[in-house]
Amino acid sequence: MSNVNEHASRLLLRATPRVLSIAGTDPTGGAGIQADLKSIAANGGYGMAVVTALVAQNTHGVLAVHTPSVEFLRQQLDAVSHDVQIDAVKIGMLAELAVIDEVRSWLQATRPPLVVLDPVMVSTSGDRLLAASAEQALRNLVSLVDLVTPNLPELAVLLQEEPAANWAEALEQGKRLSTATGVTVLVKGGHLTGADCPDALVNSHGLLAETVVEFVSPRVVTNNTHGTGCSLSSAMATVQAQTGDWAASLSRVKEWLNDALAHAHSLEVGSGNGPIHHFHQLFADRAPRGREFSESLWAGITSIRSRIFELPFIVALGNGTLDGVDFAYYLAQDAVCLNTYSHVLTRASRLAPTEEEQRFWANSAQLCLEVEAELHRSWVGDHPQPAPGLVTKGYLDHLLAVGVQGSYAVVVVALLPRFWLNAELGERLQAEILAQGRAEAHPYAAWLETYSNQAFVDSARRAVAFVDAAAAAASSGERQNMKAVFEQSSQFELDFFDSPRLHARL
Ligand SMILES: Nc1ncnc2c1ncn2[C@@H]1O[C@H](COP(=O)(O)OP(=O)(O)O)[C@@H](O)[C@H]1O
Ligand SMILES: Cc1ncc(COP(=O)(O)O)c(N)n1
Repeated sequence: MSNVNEHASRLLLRATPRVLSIAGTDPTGGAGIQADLKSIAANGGYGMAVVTALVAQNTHGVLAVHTPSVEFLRQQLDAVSHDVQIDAVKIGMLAELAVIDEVRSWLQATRPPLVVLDPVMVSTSGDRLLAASAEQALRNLVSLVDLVTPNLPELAVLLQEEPAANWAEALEQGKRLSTATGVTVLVKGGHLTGADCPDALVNSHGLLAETVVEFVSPRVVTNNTHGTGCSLSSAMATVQAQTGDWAASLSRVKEWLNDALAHAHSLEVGSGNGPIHHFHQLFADRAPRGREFSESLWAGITSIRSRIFELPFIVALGNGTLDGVDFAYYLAQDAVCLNTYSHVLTRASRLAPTEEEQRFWANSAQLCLEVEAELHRSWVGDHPQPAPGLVTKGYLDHLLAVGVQGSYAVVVVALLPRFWLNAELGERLQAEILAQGRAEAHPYAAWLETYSNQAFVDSARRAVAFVDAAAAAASSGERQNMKAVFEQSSQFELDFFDSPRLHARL
C-alpha cells in the first residue's frame, strides 16, 4: 500500500484473488457493492463486501442514504481482516468524513497489499454520494492507495481545478495528481463525447513503461452506464492481483467492460440508466433454449435479408418484369446447385442423431433431385448442364467442404439458409403477387409456388427446429462456428440471387 516498491514486493499474485469491496449499496444491483461483487467474480476473483452506506437508489437516481455507525463499519472490516487474507481492496462510496477516517485507520492497521480507490462523489444521475465537507479527507486518502480511478469531474475536485474540457487536459490533470500524490491515476474518458472512449494510466514516478499508457476503445452507444466506474475499479483490483501489471490489467478489463456495455441492453433492468452485463461471457456459454439460437442467427443476417429484397433480380422477379435471359441463367445454375445440395443433405441424414432427423434430411435430398428434374422438364429443357458459374462454384465448394469436415450441427446450419431464405422469399413474393391480383398473368407464379407452397414452408420450419436442437447440444465453440457457417451460406444465397445480373450475359 502507498509506496510503489512496497506494493510490488508485497503483492502475491493469485489465480483467484480474495478481493474486498468497501462501498455503498445499490438495491437494483447495477452499482456500488452489488456491481463490485459481480465484477470481481466475472474477472475471476473471490468477492467480499463491507457496506459503508445503504443507498435507496435505482436506475433513475438516489432517494435516500443511510450511513450506519462507524463502530459497526469497523466491526465489519475487522470481521473480514481478522479471518481472511485479503489480496486486494477496492474502495468506493465513503459518504462522509467519519467513514473516511475509519477506513483510513483500518487501512493503516491492516496494510492490504493492493488498494484501488474509486473516489465516488456524485452518481451518474447527478446525486451527491459524498458530503462536500468530506472532500479534503478523500484527497488525503489518495496518497495511501496504489491506484485512483476518478472520472473527469472527480479528477477536477481532487485537484481543486476546473473539470478538463478535453482528453489532453484530462491527461495533464492526471499527471498533476500523480505527481502530487505518488499514486498511479486511471484517467477515464467516459464523460467526454466522441466516437472513442479513451482511458489512461498515468504515473509520474516511473512505475509504468511510460508516464501515460493509453487504451482507446470504441464508445458503445447505450444509456446503460450505471455502475461502470464501480465495475471498472473492482475489476482492476481483481485483475491486478492476478497479473501484477497495471497496463496488462487495464487492457484486459477495458475489453471486458466494453463487451459488458455492448450486452447491457439484453438485461432489461429498470427504465433509466440500466446496469452493464457483468456476466456476458458466462451467459454466452449457456446452452440456448427453444428458438433462441435460430432467432439470433436470423437477427444476425438482417442486413443480408434486406439486401436480397432490394436486388434488381428479386424486384423484377416479384413484379414479373424479369428478363428471360436472367431467369434462364438462374434456373440453370439452380439445377447445378440442387444436385450438390442433395449430396450434402444426404450427408446430414447420415450424421443425424435421431431417426426423425435422418428421415427428414433424406427426404429433403430426394425432393431436391425431384425439383432438379422438374426444372429440366419445365424450364431448362434439354440444354446440356452448364458449368457452374463463379458464384455457384463458390457456394458449392463451401457446402461440400462443410459436408466433408463438419459435424452434424455445422452441416445442417450450412444447409439452412437455402430452406429459410427461399421460404421467406417464396412467401413474400407470392403474397405480393396475390395482393396485385395477378397470379394468373404472372410469368413466374408457377415457379414461385415451389418455394411458397405449404410443404416447403413446413420443411423450412422443421429444419430451423433441428438446427435449434443441434445448437442446444453443441459446445459454445461449435455454436460460434455454426453462426459463422450460417452467415457464409446466407451471403452465398445473396450472391447467388445477384449472379444473373453479373454473369448471365458473359
Ligand atoms: N459509452 C461507453 N462506451 C465505452 N466505454 C465507456 C462508455 N462509458 C463509459 N465507458 C468506460 O467506463 C469506465 C467508466 O468511465 P466514466 O464514465 O468516465 O466513469 P464513472 O462511471 O466513474 O463516471 C471507463 O473505462 C470508460 O472508458
Ligand atoms: C453505492 C454507489 N456507489 C457508487 C455509485 C456511482 O455509480 P457510477 O459508477 O454509475 O457513477 C452509485 N450510484 N452508488
